[in-house]
Amino acid sequence: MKAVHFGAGNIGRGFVGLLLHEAGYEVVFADVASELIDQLAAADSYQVHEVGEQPAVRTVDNFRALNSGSQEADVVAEIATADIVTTAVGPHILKFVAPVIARGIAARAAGLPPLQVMACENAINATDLLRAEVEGRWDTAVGSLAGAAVFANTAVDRIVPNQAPGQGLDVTVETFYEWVIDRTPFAGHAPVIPGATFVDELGPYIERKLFTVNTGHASAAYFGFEAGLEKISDAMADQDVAADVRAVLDETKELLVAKHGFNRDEQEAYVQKILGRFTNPHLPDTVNRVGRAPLRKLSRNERFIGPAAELAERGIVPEALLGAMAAALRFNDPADAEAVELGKILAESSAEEATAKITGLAAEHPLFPAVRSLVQERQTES
Ligand SMILES: NC(=O)C1=CN([C@@H]2O[C@H](COP(=O)(O)OP(=O)(O)OC[C@H]3O[C@@H](n4cnc5c(N)ncnc54)[C@H](O)[C@@H]3O)[C@@H](O)[C@H]2O)C=CC1
Ligand SMILES: O=P(O)(O)OC[C@H]1O[C@](O)(CO)[C@@H](O)[C@@H]1O
Repeated sequence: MKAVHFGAGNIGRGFVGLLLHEAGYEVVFADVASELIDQLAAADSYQVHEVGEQPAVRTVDNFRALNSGSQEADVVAEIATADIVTTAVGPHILKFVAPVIARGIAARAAGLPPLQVMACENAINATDLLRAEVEGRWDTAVGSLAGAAVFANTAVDRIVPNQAPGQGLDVTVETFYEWVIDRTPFAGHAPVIPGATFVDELGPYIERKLFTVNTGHASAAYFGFEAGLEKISDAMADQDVAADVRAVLDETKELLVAKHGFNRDEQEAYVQKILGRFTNPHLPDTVNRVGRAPLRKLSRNERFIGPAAELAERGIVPEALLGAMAAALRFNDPADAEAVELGKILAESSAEEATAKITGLAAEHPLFPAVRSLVQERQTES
């Protein structure tokens, strides 16, 4: 069995690649980072260090590595004979990997089972985004895409910080992980991946994960950054930051319980578990990494505006989420391209225009005036 995995970064090596390896797949990593690919191609194995309660070390071997920029034809040939293609490149990069995936699918011999494609990104229905990009490049003369590939949405959850320099290919990760995959597109032929959970209705799981883990984590990052703290575990040790994060998760809990019918006690236990993960002192994670890409995180269907908009539509003012968004607007990390772009938008646009650009909210939306006030407040500070 063979899997081609795009993105040999933190999640690629420390989570998806590991689980595919443990499921018995030979993994072919495809990435555009030449140095990383050269290192992987020259290595026989690397280790995943799980830190926290019950630490463990897992070894990944039986992999190969290709540069998807300079060795595109080789990647196409690998996809043509693979069972699975996965990605962990970032949602905004999916459009760049789609053409090579489309070519790989088109090159598959007739009679092969459909390629199983799963995007493992922090975004709602990322695989649908990838499929749309592949469809846009599909040559219908080759045949039906639906007959050649199956696309399944997934939710991936494991905190994998940036790795310390000098650690080589080894990855330090938290012990917890959850990979939830929509079973329905596989029509009874879902892959066997022992570490993954297959469900019939993925939507509520994705939202629960994004609006709890990612909303909470990003809130800790932005409140922590505002408080001048560097590590996420230090941010969570600060009583004010911890209380602000908790208040945010109380609001998303209300939404998730009301919208999806999650049991209130089970959701509370989920929140507690996640808050515990954020405080893991063994994980060298920073507010800068977790707060990265603030424009993506403040976009319409993402972890802040997504739940806040739905609460506002239900007549609830999401005070705590608005507080987190105010902190996000102050995330002015000069090393983060999106934070720099955010600063430019705030400096060069009216409050009305900046609110629309940053959040994608329509001016008539009930949340719009509250966010515009935050934007205005931020603009008067600068
Ligand atoms: N790190 C984490 O804790 C988690 C991350 N995620 C999601 O996983 C995805 C990847 O995140 P990380 O692994 O943290 O990022 P990362 O930056 O460590 O890895 C991304 C990799 O994609 C590669 N890449 C960029 N453009 C490419 C292209 N055109 N073709 C092939 N490879 C390309 C990069 O060179 C890099 O090695 C993101 O969607 C993120 O939201 C999800 C859950 C947890
Ligand atoms: O690219 P993003 O959305 O910041 O993804 C990384 C986030 O995902 C998480 O792993 C949560 O699943 C956090 O570690 C981190 O904040």
